[in-house]
Amino acid sequence: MDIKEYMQAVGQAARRASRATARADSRQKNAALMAMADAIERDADKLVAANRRDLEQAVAEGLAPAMLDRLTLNPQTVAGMAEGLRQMAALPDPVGEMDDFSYRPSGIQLGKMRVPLGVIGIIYEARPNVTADAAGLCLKAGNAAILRGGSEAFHSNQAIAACVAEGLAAAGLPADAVQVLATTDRAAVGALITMPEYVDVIVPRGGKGLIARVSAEARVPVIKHLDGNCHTFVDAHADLTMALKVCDNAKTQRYGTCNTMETLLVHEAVAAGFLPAMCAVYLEKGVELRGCPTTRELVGDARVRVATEEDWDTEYAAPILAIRVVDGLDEAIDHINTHGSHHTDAIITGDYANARRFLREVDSSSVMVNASSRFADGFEYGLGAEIGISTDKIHARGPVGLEGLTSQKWVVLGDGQVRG
Ligand SMILES: NC(=O)C1=CN([C@@H]2O[C@H](COP(=O)(O)OP(=O)(O)OC[C@H]3O[C@@H](n4cnc5c(N)ncnc54)[C@H](OP(=O)(O)O)[C@@H]3O)[C@@H](O)[C@H]2O)C=CC1
Ligand SMILES: N[C@@H](CCC(=O)OP(=O)(O)O)C(=O)O
Repeated sequence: MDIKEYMQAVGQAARRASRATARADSRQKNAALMAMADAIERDADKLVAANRRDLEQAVAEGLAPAMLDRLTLNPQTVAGMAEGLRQMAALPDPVGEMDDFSYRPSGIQLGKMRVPLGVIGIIYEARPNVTADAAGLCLKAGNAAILRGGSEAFHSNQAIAACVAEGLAAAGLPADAVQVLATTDRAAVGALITMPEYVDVIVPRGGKGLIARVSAEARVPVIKHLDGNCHTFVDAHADLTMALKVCDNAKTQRYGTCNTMETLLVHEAVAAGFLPAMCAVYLEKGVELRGCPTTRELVGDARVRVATEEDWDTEYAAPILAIRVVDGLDEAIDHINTHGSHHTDAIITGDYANARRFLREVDSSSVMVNASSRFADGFEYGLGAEIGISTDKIHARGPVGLEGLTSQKWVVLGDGQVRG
């Protein structure tokens, strides 16, 4: 396959289809979403079989358990994809919403209308449910989508793509409204991010390698969905029973997700009373611990390894946790803003002033008080689903749902007014 030619064709087709998706009314888009869900449910066995091919190869290639976890489809996760699409159909359609209308002294009436972005290119990890979520959200927001999932999920994604295409056809929408790339060649990513004539925005969901390439080469506006090096800071004024529960959840509820805690920071005033019990929980669950000298001394367990400078900058996406004792809120905030990835960070505290300072001064897309970083998620935030978690500051920040996939244009209503 000539990748350049192929991508030109994909881009042109997406641009054409985006006119139909922008025009489609809620009923037509919802009908497509419901038909996609029906096809996914009907083809559950096929999807699981395609996924098994991916899993067999991934196991042979030694993919880490947390990565296998997010690659895996089973009857429950397939049902979850279908349910997600049905929930999207039930969401209010943002396209065409008009608000902020007011009259100007000239007599014109001025307001804003919500409109699709156009063609959205999404590059994402080997997590097949993202294919259904991204297809559904882009369509509901009136966009055409070009999807490039992780190569380990290739067969799963092609099987899901067939269900998506069936749903589009059932509602009379063009098949090219959602195109899942039929190649794992990374040259296709290079082409996708350099076609401003066909693609309006790129969403790269992934780690540092992807982002280095996108930052160096993209000629299309980008909404970065980057790595999650997330922290929890247990303050001197924390309820330590609460801290134990929240920190356990933030690390161990799911190891491979971007909102999982990677570094635990503990105020020196409570470190002796908190860390031995907390570390016992982690060690019991098989989490490898890497601590600063104070942590190691307080815990007194040889299984706590020495943390290096590199650990503070690492997103493990695995059962590994770095732990550092800090001398107060300032040092905790400095650590997070220096080593974090501006994704999601939390403080556990009963001190109102410290909570407010943390919220204002930590430069991340979600900042939390007394809650697990695992909540940073479009569904948990009430957006219905998510394209991912934007670590960018412009256009959309944090979990991105339908609104983040649209923009607003000005609307002027007159009765023949002219400018004097
Ligand atoms: N903020 C968010 O919403 C999310 C962030 N993430 C982050 O993603 C990372 C984990 O996923 P992981 O699978 O390791 O991510 P990767 O960055 O390795 O892969 C993600 C996607 O990017 C592609 N890719 C990676 N490097 C390049 C390149 N140089 N050129 C072209 N394409 C490239 C991959 O393709 P290929 O298959 O060919 O490798 C894959 O499709 C973590 O850092 C996690 O936090 C994950 C999900 C959501
Ligand atoms: N927001 C989602 C996680 C998104 C995400 O992290 O994706 P991934 O890194 O592929 O597991 C959740 O909370 O489950």
